[in-house]
Amino acid sequence: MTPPRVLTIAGSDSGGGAGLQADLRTLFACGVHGTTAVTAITVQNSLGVTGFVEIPPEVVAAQIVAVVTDIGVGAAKTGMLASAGIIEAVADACDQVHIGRSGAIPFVVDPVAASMHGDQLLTDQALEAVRTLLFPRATLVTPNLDEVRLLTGIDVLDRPRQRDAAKALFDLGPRWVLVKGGHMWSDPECLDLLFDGEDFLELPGPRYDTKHTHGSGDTLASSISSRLARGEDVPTAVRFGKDFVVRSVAASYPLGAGVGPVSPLWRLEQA
Ligand SMILES: Nc1ncnc2c1ncn2[C@@H]1O[C@H](COP(=O)(O)OP(=O)(O)O)[C@@H](O)[C@H]1O
Ligand SMILES: Cc1ncc(COP(=O)(O)O)c(N)n1
Repeated sequence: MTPPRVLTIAGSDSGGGAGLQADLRTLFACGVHGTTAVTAITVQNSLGVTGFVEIPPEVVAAQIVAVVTDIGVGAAKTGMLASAGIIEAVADACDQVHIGRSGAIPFVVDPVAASMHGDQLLTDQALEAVRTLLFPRATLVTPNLDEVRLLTGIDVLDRPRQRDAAKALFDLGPRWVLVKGGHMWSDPECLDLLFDGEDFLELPGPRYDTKHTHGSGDTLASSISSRLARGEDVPTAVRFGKDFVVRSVAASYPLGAGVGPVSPLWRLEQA
């Protein structure tokens, strides 16, 4: 039987820890078929990103239309989008194939702006395109606290500010906001906060004492997307994703001389 399909619109991480490699590993472990629209090829290892080339915007758009019109899609997610030109092309292609709020297909926007080493993965000019073109189309946005600061100017250091940030992000137009708490270093629970414009859902978890968390954001957004593709509602899918990423962090491993990846494959090892 054909499994549900999830499209990831993301960059390649040559080190295999984050980006579309992390997405595909997660989607595989979650039992869905992953398709890709590659946006950029990064030169990356466990020590950081030393460069990238962008895929031409029209080729990114063509990949989206080609896979969705033939293979179909139950949910789509974004990762690294690199430039305003690529974001514009993604927005147009998503409208064309009914991905996002105006269509029927759930759309998870992970507004990746930098790698965990601080290397820029999105131009400054592209932030405005994320705000105006992507957020209003998103079913769910999943920024980390650095991305929250870039997008809203709010510096989240505690839980009350995390709520303020969720409200400011909601005002940019997504249906749901998930403010991730991995970078709230004072919080021993890594609290992720889900907001629908009215109610907050707090998702606490353990904070593991490891530096090997490369790809955690991609793993979270992909595991959530795998459940949205099965028709689950957003809170149910987000609860699944939080549990999934926590277990993936617990299974992370050292790689190279720097930061190692989380491992979504814990799920297969348990099967
Ligand atoms: N050390 C950790 N232990 C457990 N969960 C973590 C840890 N670091 C991050 N997480 C979880 O991984 C997910 C991604 O976290 P975060 O670091 O905030 O985003 P990003 O990976 O995009 O920078 C969130 O659900 C967060 O709570
Ligand atoms: C191609 C690509 N996409 C996304 C990330 C972010 O992942 P992380 O925050 O773990 O560095 C990355 N480093 N590379």
